[in-house]
Amino acid sequence: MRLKVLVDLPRHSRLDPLLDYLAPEAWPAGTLVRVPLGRREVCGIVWGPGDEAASPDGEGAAVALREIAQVLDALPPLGEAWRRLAAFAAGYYQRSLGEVALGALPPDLRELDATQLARRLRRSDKLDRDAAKAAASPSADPAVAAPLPEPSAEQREVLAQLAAMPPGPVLLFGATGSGKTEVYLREAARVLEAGGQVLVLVPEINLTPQLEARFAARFPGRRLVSLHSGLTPAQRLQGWLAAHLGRADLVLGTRMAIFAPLPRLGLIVIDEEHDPSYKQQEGARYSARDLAVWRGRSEGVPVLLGSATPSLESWHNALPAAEGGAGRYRRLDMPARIGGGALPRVRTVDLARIAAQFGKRAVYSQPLAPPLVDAMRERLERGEQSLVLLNRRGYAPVLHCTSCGWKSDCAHCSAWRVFHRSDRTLRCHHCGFSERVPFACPSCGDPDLQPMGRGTERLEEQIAELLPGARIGRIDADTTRHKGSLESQLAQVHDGEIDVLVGTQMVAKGHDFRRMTLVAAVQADAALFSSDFRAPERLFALLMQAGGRAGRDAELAGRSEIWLQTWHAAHPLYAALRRHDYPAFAAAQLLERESAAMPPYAFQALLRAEARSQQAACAFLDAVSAATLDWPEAAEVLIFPPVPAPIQRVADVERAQMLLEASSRQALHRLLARWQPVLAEAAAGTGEARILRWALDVDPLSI
Ligand SMILES: Nc1ncnc2c1ncn2[C@@H]1O[C@H](COP(=O)(O)OP(=O)(O)OP(=O)(O)O)[C@@H](O)[C@H]1O
Ligand SMILES: [Zn+2]
Repeated sequence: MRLKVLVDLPRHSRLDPLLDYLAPEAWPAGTLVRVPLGRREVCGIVWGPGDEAASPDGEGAAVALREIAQVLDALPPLGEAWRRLAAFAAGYYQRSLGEVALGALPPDLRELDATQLARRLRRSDKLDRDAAKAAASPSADPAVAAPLPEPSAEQREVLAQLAAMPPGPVLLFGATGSGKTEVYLREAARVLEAGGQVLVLVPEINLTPQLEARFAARFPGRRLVSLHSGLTPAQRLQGWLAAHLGRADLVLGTRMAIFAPLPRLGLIVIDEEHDPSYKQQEGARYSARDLAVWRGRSEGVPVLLGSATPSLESWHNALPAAEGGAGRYRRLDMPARIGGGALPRVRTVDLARIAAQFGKRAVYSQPLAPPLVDAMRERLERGEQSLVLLNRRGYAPVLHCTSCGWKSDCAHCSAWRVFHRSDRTLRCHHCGFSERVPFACPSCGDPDLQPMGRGTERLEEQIAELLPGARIGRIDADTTRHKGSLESQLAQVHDGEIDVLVGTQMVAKGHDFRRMTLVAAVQADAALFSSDFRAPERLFALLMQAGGRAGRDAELAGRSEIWLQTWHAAHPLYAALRRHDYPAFAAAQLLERESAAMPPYAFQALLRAEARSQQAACAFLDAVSAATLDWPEAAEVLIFPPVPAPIQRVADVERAQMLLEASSRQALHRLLARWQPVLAEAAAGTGEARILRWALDVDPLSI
């Protein structure tokens, strides 16, 4: 008989990834198999019965049907719900089903044959038995686990509401430190009790160990696995198998975990749902948050989205129709911090006033205004910590020549190379091109090369001058390159070995710094005037999150402060921030978005193209646009003219992009559904005009 088998074909193959194969019996859909494909043998998934009716002399009959080589039936088939999710994701994000479904399997699994799989499963059985034994051992007796905290009034109210609600997406809007995690734990307990599996997504791998520890401590008898890209392939396979076989009760992971097969799924939690890292930025550019909502609906399971600063999309979805929202999610609020701690006071340093008072040099040559330095010195004297945020690593973003004006541009990108003082290199953060800093200007020979602007390295150095005696630490992508270095640096902060921590946004998320009573953002203004319409939203979230690091100790909360240095002290974003008023900020932003017809009031897709020349990239986009314009499907879609990408050239490749916008998701998708052949055709130029790569990004986060 014939079976349809899903395989992962090369990207631009014109073949349907669902191929017919011969099989001696009707293996159920979702069964893993190995099939011959060309001269290789690859992993495939049985997707359903084959085309028995296909006439022997019809299309494709020229190729004799081949037989399924091996059936990996030691593994239970991937369930219907999982297959639906993969199919939806492929359709929605416009990728091939084979790529999405097979790409969602652990890479190691795709390589195994039936014998290896059987061996692997035996080993996995043993590991699972050991884990179960360890969980049941007296030292892990739930009776000796820490006593549960009594829920706060707000938590009680939220839990009661959740219990009374039909399953569906719920936005848990809770201030930083309001005890959202405790709500997740209680909801998880309820679901585990009823025999369900719980999926918890976090934005970053760095945050998984903390959360894992909390869940493990709360559910000592339960099997918990994590799924993220930091695992070895063997660990990833082991965790995936535990999820799929229904042995794992809790699955904790980053965005990739949204594709974990969970036969008893009972709850999905998305922590910090606003975080941009839920969106995959290559290949199938899916949003794990959006897929979670879809998966919850599809499987009739509640989805809990938590944040102190929800994405405007989620906020809009949770706003009742009567208030102009979409009314798709329920919303539950927890405005108060646990222990009644106050939220940190927000203080803006008006740089214009500082310049008038202390002179312009005080503003341009010093990273921190005098009142901020005083406030940090006070912390130092009291033995408290400060965090200074600057979203730019390196010593200075550009090095320049004082006599001829030469700047450290990258030979391969339309970008500056960043001056890194620690190893005296000029490094391009886009293509990686790196060279020793020249002794003299490459253009005129003058040895006086000067840094322009400031990155974290320089900030660290300048703070050391401003606060003599302070122990200063720095955490950014450069200091945490080696495995384990982030952990050890964070431990130093926790152990009080550091007085001032300088860092990029990677330190602003999730960490619980007990002695930190001051957070300062030294260059926040750029986001106010960015061409990226989401920049203010991200800035607000970053500052609230960072502020959430301060004063988590209720005792210290009273003197916790967020400091902002700005030239625009009266800006409404800062005004809302001073009041910790996310709803007001969101309302203002939504009003702007609505009048400009931008998301969440419009739906977008971005077509990116890469070619040897900008002209070729744009010609491709123009050709696609011209071929599409008179389609009925294009009537409700605005197709913008192609433009160079924000960073036009990276690693000698020119990049351009074209935006599509529609007022309804359906209208946009009707067009996209017909688009692929047009794209493939337009891309098939030759020579200079050949497109190197193109990619479609549905619901892009940055444009
Ligand atoms: N009901 C409670 N009683 C006592 N302590 C609690 C309670 N709920 C939470 N906590 C504690 O309060 C602190 C903050 O709670 P939690 O981490 O759950 O907040 P959160 O809203 O998830 O914070 P954030 O979003 O800032 O990470 C934690 O140390 C937690 O253990
Ligand atoms: Zn470069």
